[in-house]
Amino acid sequence: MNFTYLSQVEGPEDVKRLSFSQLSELAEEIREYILATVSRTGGHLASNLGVIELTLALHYVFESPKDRIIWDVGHQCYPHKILTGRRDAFPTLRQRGGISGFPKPSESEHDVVETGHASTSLSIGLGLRMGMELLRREGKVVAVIGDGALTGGMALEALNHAGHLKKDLIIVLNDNDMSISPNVGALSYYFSRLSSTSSYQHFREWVDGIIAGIPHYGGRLMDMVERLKAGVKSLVYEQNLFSVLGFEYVGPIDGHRIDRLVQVFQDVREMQRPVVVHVKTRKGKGYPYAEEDPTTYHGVPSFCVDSGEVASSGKVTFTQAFSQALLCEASKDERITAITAAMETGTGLAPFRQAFPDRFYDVGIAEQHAVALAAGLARAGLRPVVALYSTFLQRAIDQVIHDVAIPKLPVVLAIDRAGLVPGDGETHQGIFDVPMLKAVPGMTILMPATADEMHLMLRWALERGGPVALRYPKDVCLPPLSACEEELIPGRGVFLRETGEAHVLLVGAGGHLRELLSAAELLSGEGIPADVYHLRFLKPLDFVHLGKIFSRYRGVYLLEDGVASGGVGETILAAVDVEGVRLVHKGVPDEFPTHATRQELLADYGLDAAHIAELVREGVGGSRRLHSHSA
Ligand SMILES: Cc1ncc(C[n+]2csc(CCOP(=O)(O)OP(=O)(O)O)c2C)c(N)n1
Ligand SMILES: CC(=O)[C@@H](O)[C@H](O)COP(=O)(O)O
Ligand SMILES: [Mg+2]
Repeated sequence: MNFTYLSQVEGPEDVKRLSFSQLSELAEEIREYILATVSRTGGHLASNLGVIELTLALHYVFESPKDRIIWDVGHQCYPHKILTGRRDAFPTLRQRGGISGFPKPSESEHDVVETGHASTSLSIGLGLRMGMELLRREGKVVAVIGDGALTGGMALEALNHAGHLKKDLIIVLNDNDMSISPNVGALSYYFSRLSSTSSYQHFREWVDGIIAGIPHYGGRLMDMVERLKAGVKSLVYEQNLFSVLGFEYVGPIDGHRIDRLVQVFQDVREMQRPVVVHVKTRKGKGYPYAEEDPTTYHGVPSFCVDSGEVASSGKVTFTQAFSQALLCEASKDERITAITAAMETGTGLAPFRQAFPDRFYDVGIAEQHAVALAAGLARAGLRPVVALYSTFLQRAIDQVIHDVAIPKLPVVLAIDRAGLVPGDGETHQGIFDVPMLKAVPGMTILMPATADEMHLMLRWALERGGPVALRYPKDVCLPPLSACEEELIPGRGVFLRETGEAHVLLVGAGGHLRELLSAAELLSGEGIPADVYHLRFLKPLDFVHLGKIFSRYRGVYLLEDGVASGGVGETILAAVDVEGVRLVHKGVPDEFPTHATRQELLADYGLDAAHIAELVREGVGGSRRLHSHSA
């Protein structure tokens, strides 16, 4: 691709040399570059297309890295990466060994913090500001936060604190009326009202002009006039949520007008107090398919730029299986309600919303509230299902313990993206929920392997009456397996492969069993018959039953695509000791898995079929009880 201006931009200082019309052309070149790249690699398209002019204006006015620009969530950092030395590396976006789709200080001094979860920028920005002041460091702090991320409790806690402290913090509210789906809630409604008074800024400038035009008088008369001016200002301006909280408010500004943005940022740069700059942008800007349907193009796999057609394997994913099963159960039991924290499409709840709009709640980016809300609904006699990604459930562990588990409420946690997660990297791995949930008294944890088993387990969970977690990866379901249709017996699993002659048993659960089955196939072809056992339950576990099963083998391999430390293998190792049987445990070691495909990550940690088979081959002669993560 030939880019006139983009080819000249090696770093943010080059942006400052361009005229406004050149910057507009540069914006279009960046748009084309992002579109071409993301259509191939997959990634967060729509948000990035929407912030190109905003990013250019920020780098034009501020001096990164001395000025610290923090991107909330960080999924909209592509233009920033392209402008800060990663233009040529951009085609490696989200690929193993390539650049991350999120800010990463290890990649560039222009990336202030590692992010991926929403609503953290204001707290971190405020802390940074306070630290810089105490250490007398120069520079401004700018936090760019979307209207979706601003619905998160943490962001509101930080606004409360920052407004009170009156620190020199610049908040850029990037308001596009969208979270992943249309933004929801009273705040979202409030932002639309603020935006619809688009004359606010002009009116304000007009009033400023009139007030500035009042001549200065000396002595007491001056005091009176100044007080009058202040009174007029407060009447005109301060009827605004942000100003009530202690912020100067500027906006709404057209987020695609670079000249206007630059002018405003130059003004607020001189302020020494907390300020909110409200910028209106269009998600998906410049790519008609994404403008029309920003939800589909929020986080998108590879797609055809011309037709907009998105790649799909055509196979049933765990998310789809959950979605269909929930729909079916909900049609029979009107107590079933569904809650999402701004992940309606990702968690497969869109069909539920369409079918049962009165029983569906999108609470915004508010996982803690989602779980506590479910506790309230359950207390009222309903059967709430909270569908969350494993990584975002981390936010709500206290609510799971305090509000759901202690009172033993019938809340179902549908935990999607559990296990190793492709593409997004460290911040989005679903590898910590097992240790966290396993430790909670009364919690049941299930892992389906097939679509039918998903349905069976969901029905069982809804009937059970206590807290149940159903966890599954971002993957396609295993094909139908008759063992997975057997009745569920708490603590017990099923054999997916039982040869009657094997000395080796591979033990795992859920979607990861595909690797175990393939490994068994490989080994059998080499004359090492291996059986495969699907735990189904990660909690409770019937240790006596497991002991009896294990005693029939010489080597038992406990395999999981979550953290080994605190994983289910560790629990089994601690409770089951069978004379003469070699027990090996392998999971994700003590590190944060980076961005790569799920298959690459499984291979990295020795959890794919080839490595599992290799582990078994090496097995003879090792120590009897092995923790792979400590080995
Ligand atoms: C704690 C948490 N929950 C959910 C998400 C998933 N998520 C990523 S981006 C996003 C929407 C953010 O909306 P907004 O801040 O307005 O940014 P936009 O995509 O509109 O640019 C959501 C819900 C997340 N990253 N973190
Ligand atoms: C930025 C973010 O947190 C989400 O957009 C996340 O990347 C979605 O992941 P999926 O693409 O797996 O739904
Ligand atoms: Mg938004």
